[in-house]
Amino acid sequence: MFVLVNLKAYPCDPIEVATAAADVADDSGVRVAVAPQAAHIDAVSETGVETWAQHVSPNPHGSYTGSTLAEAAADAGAEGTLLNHSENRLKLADIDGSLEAAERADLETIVCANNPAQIGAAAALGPDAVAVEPPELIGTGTPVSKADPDIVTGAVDAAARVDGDVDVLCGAGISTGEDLVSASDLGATGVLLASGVAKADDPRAALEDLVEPLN
Ligand SMILES: O=C(CO)COP(=O)(O)O
Repeated sequence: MFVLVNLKAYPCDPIEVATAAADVADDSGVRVAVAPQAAHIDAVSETGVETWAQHVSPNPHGSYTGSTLAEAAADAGAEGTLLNHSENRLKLADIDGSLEAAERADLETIVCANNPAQIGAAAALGPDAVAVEPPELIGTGTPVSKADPDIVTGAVDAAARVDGDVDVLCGAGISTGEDLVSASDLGATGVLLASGVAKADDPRAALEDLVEPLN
């Protein structure tokens, strides 16, 4: 299972989370990555943890003030990027453009979507993976795998119908090892989570608990 921790714009210490995630990945053998704010990619990747961008722009080098260039994210140490998170929705043409930009910069890609129909559309654009995250469950602590398991199995089916090579992650309310096992049982190959780690009093303990059933 792939565990991707999205730090969003939470007021956590990205280096504390990244260091804990790197140690937990080393100790458990589970693939754990962290997606910090763009300005923290460099410092987070210095910890040795697999580092992802939260978004990259479709733009190439040029006069594009305020853009997050895929090449700049990669130069800073990012190995992949999320796209179209429900808190940063993109137009279809921009998802496509950002996927091209990510490919140019050799970044792995996950396109987020709300439901199985959108997952099918996202998979058709050719990302490495898609992630289904029902917005109404994000940040609630109620895991999608328990509250709406059909949305996960529906997403797995929708992606497989379009492209059997596209991995499917799920997210929203995931915080425990039990949630991770349920997600895997539903056919997801990874989870995307945020508040369960970024808002935890002890992010290291939260990460250890998460991967515990996989050891
Ligand atoms: O949006 C998410 C990850 O990208 C999920 O957020 P929570 O884990 O806080 O529900």
